[in-house]
Amino acid sequence: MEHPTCVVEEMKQFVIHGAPSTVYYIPDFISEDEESYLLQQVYKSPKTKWTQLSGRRLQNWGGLPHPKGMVAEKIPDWLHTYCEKISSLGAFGGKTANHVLVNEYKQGEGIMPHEDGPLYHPTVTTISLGSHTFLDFYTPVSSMENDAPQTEENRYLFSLLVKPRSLLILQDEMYQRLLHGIRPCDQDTLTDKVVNLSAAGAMPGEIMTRDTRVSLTVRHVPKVIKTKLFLGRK
Ligand SMILES: O=C(O)CCC(=O)C(=O)O
Ligand SMILES: [Fe+2]
Repeated sequence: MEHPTCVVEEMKQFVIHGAPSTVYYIPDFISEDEESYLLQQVYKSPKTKWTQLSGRRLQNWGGLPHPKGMVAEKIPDWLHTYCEKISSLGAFGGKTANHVLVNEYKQGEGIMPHEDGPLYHPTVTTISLGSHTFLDFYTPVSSMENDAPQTEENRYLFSLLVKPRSLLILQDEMYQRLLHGIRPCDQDTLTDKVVNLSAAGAMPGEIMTRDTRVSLTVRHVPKVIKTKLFLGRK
């Protein structure tokens, strides 16, 4: 394995400087062939792997994160390859990702602003398939002045354009402090609120129409247990 600091050095070129620390955006992290293959695998999974939520559906791989520890389940090879590839960039402080969430958003679907929380190592990495989206960032409610109405609009800070085949890595303040979400809309207009325009090879003013997007959210759950028996105990 490469020395971690070498990897960190190489990663510097992918840092987005217009955002709080730390955002890495790697365009074309995977090829079109890999993208098709991954989509094929996602849609080949048993119907029972899907959980339908309002505004998206998802597949959970690796186990269900739990405060007492995750009962680890084997991650299929087609996902494990990418867990290793991303982990080898040093994304999880030397640990290997052991959890993947597959989210599917049809055009016009999204996810409410949220934090990913303390059950994961504080780094979230995302491979996008099939379509771009805008990932929007918000200040947490508690950090706002009391006299300002705490609407979503007021708390909105900026967006990242995530293109298909890209890898996005969020850590530090981007993970620990800010909330992220995807607005349920059909189209996005590229403005100066999109802080990675040039890294994503996009032009301000451009309008982009969304299609179905599948994202692979690859994370590391530090607390893993061998058996479910302990989950019931106080
Ligand atoms: O689809 C995405 O890129 C975001 C997914 C997400 O935020 C999550 O699953 O926690
Ligand atoms: Fe999230």
